Amino acid sequence: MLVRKICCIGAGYVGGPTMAVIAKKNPDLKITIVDINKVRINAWNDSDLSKLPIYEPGLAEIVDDTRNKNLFFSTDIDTAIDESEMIFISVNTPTKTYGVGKGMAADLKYIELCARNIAKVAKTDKIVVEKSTLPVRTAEAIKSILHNTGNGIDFKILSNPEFLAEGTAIQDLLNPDRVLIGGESEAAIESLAQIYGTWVPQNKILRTNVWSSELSKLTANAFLAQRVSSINAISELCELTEANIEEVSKAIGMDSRIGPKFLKSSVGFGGSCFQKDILNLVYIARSYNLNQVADYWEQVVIMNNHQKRRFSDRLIKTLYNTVSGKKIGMLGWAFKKDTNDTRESAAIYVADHLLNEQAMISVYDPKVSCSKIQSDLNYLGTRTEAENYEGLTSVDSPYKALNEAHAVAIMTEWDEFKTYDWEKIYSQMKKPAFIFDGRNLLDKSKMSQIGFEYYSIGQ
Ligand SMILES: NC(=O)c1ccc[n+]([C@@H]2O[C@H](COP(=O)([O-])OP(=O)(O)OC[C@H]3O[C@@H](n4cnc5c(N)ncnc54)[C@H](O)[C@@H]3O)[C@@H](O)[C@H]2O)c1
Ligand SMILES: O=c1ccn([C@@H]2O[C@H](COP(=O)(O)OP(=O)(O)O[C@H]3O[C@H](CO)[C@@H](O)[C@H](O)[C@H]3O)[C@@H](O)[C@H]2O)c(=O)[nH]1
Repeated sequence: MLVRKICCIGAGYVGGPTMAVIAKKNPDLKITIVDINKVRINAWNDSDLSKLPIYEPGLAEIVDDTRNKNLFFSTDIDTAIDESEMIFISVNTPTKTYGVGKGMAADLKYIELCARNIAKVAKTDKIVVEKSTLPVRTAEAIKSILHNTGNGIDFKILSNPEFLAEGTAIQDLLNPDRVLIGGESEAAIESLAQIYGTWVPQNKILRTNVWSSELSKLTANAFLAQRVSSINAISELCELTEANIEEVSKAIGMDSRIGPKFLKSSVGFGGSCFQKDILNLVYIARSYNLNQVADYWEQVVIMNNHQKRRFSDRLIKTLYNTVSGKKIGMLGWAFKKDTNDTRESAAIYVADHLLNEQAMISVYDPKVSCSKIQSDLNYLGTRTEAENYEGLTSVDSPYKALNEAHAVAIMTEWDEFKTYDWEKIYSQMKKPAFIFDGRNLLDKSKMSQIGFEYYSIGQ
């Protein structure tokens, strides 16, 4: 099928960057990204590129190159569906917060709404591409909705999960390890492969059946998160044995069967995907009565929760068992560097725990707004908005966050944190001045020389 016009439903962290790169590499395609969220679409259309809703290195330049040429952002969903031959569904699939599967299963209501909308509007044959991360066999449900509620036209369904990581999304999209396309229709698969083929070598475009494609996405995230939980589990042992987690990581990573990536011990993984996708995998396994399989993968999340908790426990214990009324300066709120995304960030849970102990927290993050920080805390529902506001302030300078603080907690590995004047910070902090480096970012011996009591992970 010849594809000239593409629509992507969902202008989020995946839909935006992915379509921007496809548009850049396929100037003859017209791509419209649509969303129900007007504020988000307006931000994507803002002439001031610093106001784009998503911060990703290199994204603004590509949007600037393509926007209103062959890349468009709109809230007119029906028109975009109607005129496109290929429709990507890239909406959110969060963990369910109600009903059966609450706290575990993926909430597919947004996916179903999209499928029903496509069925209602479409008057010509379409290729529908699952870009969102979905439980294995979701394509079956989408197919059923499209064919039972549509206007008798033909829909081909493909699974094309996205593997980009935030903070490096553009590089990941430009040089993917692989592109995965699952489907039944060879013609539909080739139509999509051709679009990626304008910049991705064909041998990196993997064709599979739909179910393998859907399940590979959940599996990839489970394996990646498992590595982080595995190294974090060893970090706790290091702290008690004088082994050093950085040295252990290096030593095991040099084994080519293990490999060096994703062995960085931390305060715990965050982000919108790892926990959600593993819980979903656990839920699916349980639904097939595979209880041992479910328990095995659930342990990855249990270990991650333990890692976040023990970071704040250690901080409290070291500060003479109380942080009540003490100022804790937090550097970083995003779940990793080079993104403004805070979903499931370890910082949120550490802050919440410290607030329970009546700490006074001051946060600085280079890319996360004060209102976002407050709303992340409010979302937990642990205390009233007024109480959160009283206990936690966010400021526009690291020096303000750390002035008169009893301790620094480094939550995100932003490069700029390494460049600060740490002697000045030391002189302005209460003594003894503690650093709890949740990312092993700073130079331990330099910090100790300045006078800090420096605690890192797994050392
Ligand atoms: N964030 C990542 O790095 C990443 C990477 C790979 C895969 N994924 C997966 O991709 C999917 C999207 O993730 P995201 O981070 O881009 O989410 P997001 O929340 O940033 O964006 C989703 C967008 O979809 C819109 N939307 C929801 N329902 C809609 C509807 N019916 N019609 C039109 N728009 C609708 C929302 O308003 C939102 O703007 C998820 O399944 C996620 O698991 C995410
Ligand atoms: O060695 C490591 C690597 C990562 N992390 C943490 O793990 C989380 C996730 O990091 P990362 O995977 O780099 O970012 P995401 O954007 O969440 O990307 C993951 O989730 C996406 C959504 O499904 C997938 O597309 C990507 O392939 C997958 O890497 C972050 O909090 C990191 O700080 C560590 O603590 N140590």
